[in-house]
This record gives sequence, C-alpha cells and structure tokens, in this order.
Amino acid sequence: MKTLTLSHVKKVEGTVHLPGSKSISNRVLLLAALAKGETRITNLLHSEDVEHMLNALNKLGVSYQLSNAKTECVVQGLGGLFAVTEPLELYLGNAGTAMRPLTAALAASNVDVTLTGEPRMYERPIGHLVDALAQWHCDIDYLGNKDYPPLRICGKALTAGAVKIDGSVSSQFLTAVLMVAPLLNGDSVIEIEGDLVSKPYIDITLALMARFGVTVQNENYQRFVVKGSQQYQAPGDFLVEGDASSASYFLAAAAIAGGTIKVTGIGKNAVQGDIHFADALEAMGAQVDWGFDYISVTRDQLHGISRDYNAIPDAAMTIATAALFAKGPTLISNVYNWRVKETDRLAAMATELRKVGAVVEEGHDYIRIEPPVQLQHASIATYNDHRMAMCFSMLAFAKCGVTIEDPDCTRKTFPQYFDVFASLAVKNA
Ligand SMILES: O=C(O)C1=C[C@@H](OP(=O)(O)O)[C@@H](O)[C@H](O)C1
Ligand SMILES: C=C(OP(=O)(O)O)C(=O)O
Repeated sequence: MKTLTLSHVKKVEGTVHLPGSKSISNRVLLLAALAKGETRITNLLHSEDVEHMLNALNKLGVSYQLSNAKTECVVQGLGGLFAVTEPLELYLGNAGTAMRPLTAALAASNVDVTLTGEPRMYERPIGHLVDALAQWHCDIDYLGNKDYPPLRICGKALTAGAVKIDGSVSSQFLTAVLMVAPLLNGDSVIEIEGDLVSKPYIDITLALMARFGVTVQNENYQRFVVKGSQQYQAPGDFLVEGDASSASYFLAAAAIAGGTIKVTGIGKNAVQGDIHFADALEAMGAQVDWGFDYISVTRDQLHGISRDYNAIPDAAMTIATAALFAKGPTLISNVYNWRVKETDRLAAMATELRKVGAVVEEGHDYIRIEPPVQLQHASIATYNDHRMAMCFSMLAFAKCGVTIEDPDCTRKTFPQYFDVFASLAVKNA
C-alpha cells in the first residue's frame, strides 16, 4: 500500500484558490441536465465524486462539453426528466451527492436503471429516501440488503402529493426529494419526521433551485411546499463557489502552525454552511478575517471548546485533529451520522487519534479529545475516507510528523490535496 510521510512543518504561508464545492458541483450538474437551455459552469470540481455524476449524466443522454482541465462544463439541458429506452447500469462509487439525488430524479423518469457503487456505498442507508418516494408510488427494488443500494429503479410518472420523510440520518434524502418535486404533475408538501440533520445543505439545495428559477416555501425546515408542473430554467453562466469543507484543512493549518493562510473562492456570503468552520476556529482562539471572496486565518494559542457540530459534519472532522494542538479538551457533539459516511468516522477518528497519543472518549454521537503532552509519530489508516487523510495531515505540524496510508483516497473530492498542502510549507522556517 502506498504511504506518504509528512515531516515536521514549522510554518505555513500562502493563498489557496479553492477547487469548486463538491456539493454545488453535483447539484448544478443535475439541475443543468434537467433544465431548459444551456448552463455554462466554471470552477467545477474535478474529482471522483463529480466524475461519477458526469458519467451517469452522459449515459442518461445528457450532452455536455468539458474544458480547462474539466473545471469548465457547458451542459445542454434536457428541458425535463430523463428518458432512456434501454436498461442502464450507473456506477456511482461512494458519491452520496450522486446516489441520492439521482435516485429521486430517475424514479420520476422514463428509465430502467440499476444504481451500483463501491462496497461502502452498500452500507450507507438510503431507506428513508426510498420510503419517501414510495408515497409518490415509485417502483424501486433493493438488489442487496433492504434499505441499502444497489437499487433497481423502474422510473415512471410519480403521483405528487403529501410526503413524509425522515430527516434524522441524512439531509441528502430531502435534497433529492426537493429537487425532483417541481417536475412532478402536481403540488407537493414535504414534511420532515425526526430532527433534520445537516440543515445548511438544504440551504444550498434551495439556493441552487432558485438560481434555476424554482422557489420552494420553507416552513422552518419542518415543511416544504413545492408547486408542481414546473421547469428548471438554465441560468446561463454559473460560477461554483470554492469548497468550504476543503478550505477547513488550510484554515486549520494556519491556526495550528505559525503563519497566515488565505483561501479564496468563498467568503462571508457563501452559501455553504461549512464556512462556519472558521467561527469554530475563532472560538478556539485563532484570528479570522472575512472578505467577500476570501477567509484568512492567522495562528494564535488554541484552546479546546465544546460544540454541537450537526450543521457542519464534514468540516467538524478537522476540529478533531486541530484539537490535538489546543489547550484542554475538545468535545464534538451531535454527529451521529459520521457513522454512515465514507467509513464509521467516529470509530475511525477515535482509533487513529489514540495512535498519536490522545485520550479519546467515543460516544454514540460524540467524540471527546484530550491532547497528549507530547504527540507521537504513527502510521494513520485512512479507511478509504478522503477526510481522514486530509485531517491527519495536520500532524505535520507536530515535531514527530506523520505517515498517511493510502493518501490517494483524497481523489474523492480533492485529488491534488497533498500537493497544495506541501506548497504552503515555509522552507527554512
Ligand atoms: O448535500 C450534500 O451535498 C452533503 C450533505 C452532507 O451529508 P448528510 O446530509 O448525509 O450529513 C455532507 O456530509 C455531504 O458531504 C454532502
Ligand atoms: C460525507 C461525504 O460525502 P458524500 O457526499 O458521499 O455523502 C463527505 O464528503 O464527507
């Protein structure tokens, strides 16, 4: 297995032009495919998750043209749902942002499609979404275990109307239902059961739907009213914001090591909830500066804090390794759904943090981290989880350095991560 050893970096400095947001890239591609007209996308993320969406759209008959190292894409919209006569298999890897929204869109389309993915995708639940679509009379079969992919979808015109959806495990299920609802032949009222997790991702969904001309009535994230028989309208040019989750590693790097790092492509008005990672870093003691198109962080003494991170589950993982450099304990709470992402992230994080000497308490939905007096070198398992690899790169700021196993797993959202990370180290500091 390939490994990457990072030796001690004393200081970082520089500006990172962030690659496009994964969440926005995959949403805009799907909406552009369904819309009437041409969408010209810039700063599209070029990574494995986006490749899965692009390949799926290609097989579904959507025509698009990629350029500029696949960061620009001109999509010719279908002006409605998909229609393909022969049966198809679409392989979606471990991309939740492809699997969930495509499931809903295909259930309402004239297609016979099997959705497959990596083994881990078959352990990530999708039952809440299928149960919601069943209330619109979809035809979806589980080909493996009940409530999990792979799925066979015999798409057809769905019967719009009232639908209840469990929001307690993933917001992606609600995102999927919201995105297809306007294209059904009738109005829908979507009601949330259980506490809705990862709420800011619903804001991204609603903001993008609005860019494509569709507004949704959001009643306090409990009830959503969507008019049916609508058509998405291509917005023309569309610039993808920088990826706020990817920004977290660079902002944390500045907070931990000496120096200042500025990330560009996101700023105070960004639509992604993960920009609020910077608020958490500030609460830990870092100095944060916000502009319209940048966030910059400068080091200061960090101290541990206790917070509910339900709204920013992805960026919260970065807090777990920043905690190793803070004074006192850090508590990351209300993150049960870490357990159903690329790996069981609560278990994986606890195991690997202990390897470097931290005292860790792992609960059902929380993790508490006490930094050791002295960090120790370890070979960090990454569980085919891009964020495990990127989070543990922070150990480069400890004297002992760190070894990252399978560093290429960052390809899911950030193939060039370790090159960008290396470019920020100040030589001879
Ligand atoms: O909608 C999205 O783009 C995402 C929603 C979040 O998932 P959950 O809603 O399952 O927490 C997040 O973890 C994922 O990386 C991207
Ligand atoms: C949970 C993640 O991915 P997905 O979109 O596959 O859910 C993630 O990127 O951290």
